[in-house]
Amino acid sequence: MLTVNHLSVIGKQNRIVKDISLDIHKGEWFALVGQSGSGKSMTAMAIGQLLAPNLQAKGEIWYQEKNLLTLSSSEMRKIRGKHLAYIFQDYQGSFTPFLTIGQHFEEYQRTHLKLSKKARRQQAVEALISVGLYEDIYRRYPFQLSGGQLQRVSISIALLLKPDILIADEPTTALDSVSSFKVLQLLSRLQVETGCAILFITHDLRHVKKYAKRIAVMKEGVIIETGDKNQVLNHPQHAYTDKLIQSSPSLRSRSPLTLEGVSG
Ligand SMILES: Nc1ncnc2c1ncn2[C@@H]1O[C@H](COP(=O)(O)OP(=O)(O)OP(=O)(O)O)[C@@H](O)[C@H]1O
Repeated sequence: MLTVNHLSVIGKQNRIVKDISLDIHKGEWFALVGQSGSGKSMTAMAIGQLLAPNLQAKGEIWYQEKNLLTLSSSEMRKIRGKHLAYIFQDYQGSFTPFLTIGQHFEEYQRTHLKLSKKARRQQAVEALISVGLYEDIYRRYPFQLSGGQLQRVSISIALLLKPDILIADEPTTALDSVSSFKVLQLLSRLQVETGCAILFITHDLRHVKKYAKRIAVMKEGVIIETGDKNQVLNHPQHAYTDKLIQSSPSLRSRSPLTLEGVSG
């Protein structure tokens, strides 16, 4: 589905992502994990040619026999949305405060589809309902929605054109645990319904354990370990992966505070 070959992201002073390679298979949930600053988001942004202008991507990113890194910005715009979509941790930043949710749908639909106004509205309302929201949301402004509702709207817009790949960059980090649970359940259901692959970027190994099929672990711009989720989580080959697992409350094999350690 998508093959990243020897990708590097280079800044003026340093190399942020260093010669990484990975494959995302059709319809799979692929998790990219690692500490803050390890280069996960830069990898995600490089795939869609969304890097800041001071950064440069080198290497190859193959999708449908095209190296995405060689496409012009107008060719890439056609790929984004229709084939490759994003949702971000900062869902608020994806919305323009003075546009209604309906107007956000309109903008997206006008860019990618040729539909009548009535058909656009109907498609948007169906998309809102498919993520558990209701028709009334169409007329509302972003500030009138909760964080969980807004993230659901971003998911419904991202999946509107049934992309092959959804890149979800820490989509639940800014949500409370109940909203976070609902958003992940929703993503999991929609993934099955639409058959899209998900590149899921997260710090949270509990989510990886529950949803991912394969996993890659990043450290300081390098992929240090990759493979089947159970293999990596149960038999980590790298000390750093083991450390990540031990620091995840529900995954570590032993509690840091054992009963033997408590006197009295
Ligand atoms: N425009 C930029 N110019 C130079 N360096 C940048 C730029 N954007 C990000 N970086 C640096 O690139 C490194 C990797 O950042 P990135 O956002 O990919 O990390 P991450 O693994 O996604 O972290 P987090 O989990 O905190 O989001 C960081 O050190 C960051 O400061």
